[in-house]
Amino acid sequence: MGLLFAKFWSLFSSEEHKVIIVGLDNAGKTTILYQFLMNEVVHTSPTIGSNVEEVLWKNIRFIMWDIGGQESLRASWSTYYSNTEFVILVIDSTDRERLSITKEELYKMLAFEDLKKSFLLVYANKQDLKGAMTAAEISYQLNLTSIKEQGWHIQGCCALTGEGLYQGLDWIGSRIKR
Ligand SMILES: Nc1nc2c(ncn2[C@@H]2O[C@H](COP(=O)(O)OP(=O)(O)OP(=O)(O)O)[C@@H](O)[C@H]2O)c(=O)[nH]1
Ligand SMILES: [Mg+2]
Repeated sequence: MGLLFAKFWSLFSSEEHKVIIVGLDNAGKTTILYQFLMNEVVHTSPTIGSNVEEVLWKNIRFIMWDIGGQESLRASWSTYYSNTEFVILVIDSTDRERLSITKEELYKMLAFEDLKKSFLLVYANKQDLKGAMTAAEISYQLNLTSIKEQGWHIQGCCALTGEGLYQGLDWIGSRIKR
């Protein structure tokens, strides 16, 4: 009965949690968003602007913004920051060459006042591919332990199979005060 009520309540509850999904182009952001929405791999093309979807997970209502990661679009990421509770940073774990660019973008982003109280979830995506860096390696390269203001977590995943994605969402769920 309690569970049923919670489910019922969540349908009408207005509490929404804003999530932004950022990362370089080709990281897998749009693939992840639609895995969350439909449990399916959709055919994607590079995102121009953003996609926004409402995702319900364990009675938590998320508004997820998937933002295009191409270089020319990165300057506009900051227009999405206000009221963001969770930042999901998606990384193509095979893209060693551009990890330093991701790192630059990450620290630029974390310096924004609007994100000082946000939580950061890093997805080390494309773990299915040969030569993928591990989550530990990416964590080290990004120097995540130096992040003191925001709570953070890193999770290896594969957006094509969904492996690891829900562990990441579980971490996000655990940060929500209820
Ligand atoms: N092998 C593999 N391919 C993936 C994975 N996740 C995404 N891809 C592929 O990577 C490509 C880019 O995925 P998108 O989701 O469009 O990337 P994006 O981060 O939204 O890119 P932009 O919109 O340009 O910022 C697509 O061909 C996906 O099928 C994964 O875990 N493993
Ligand atoms: Mg996209």
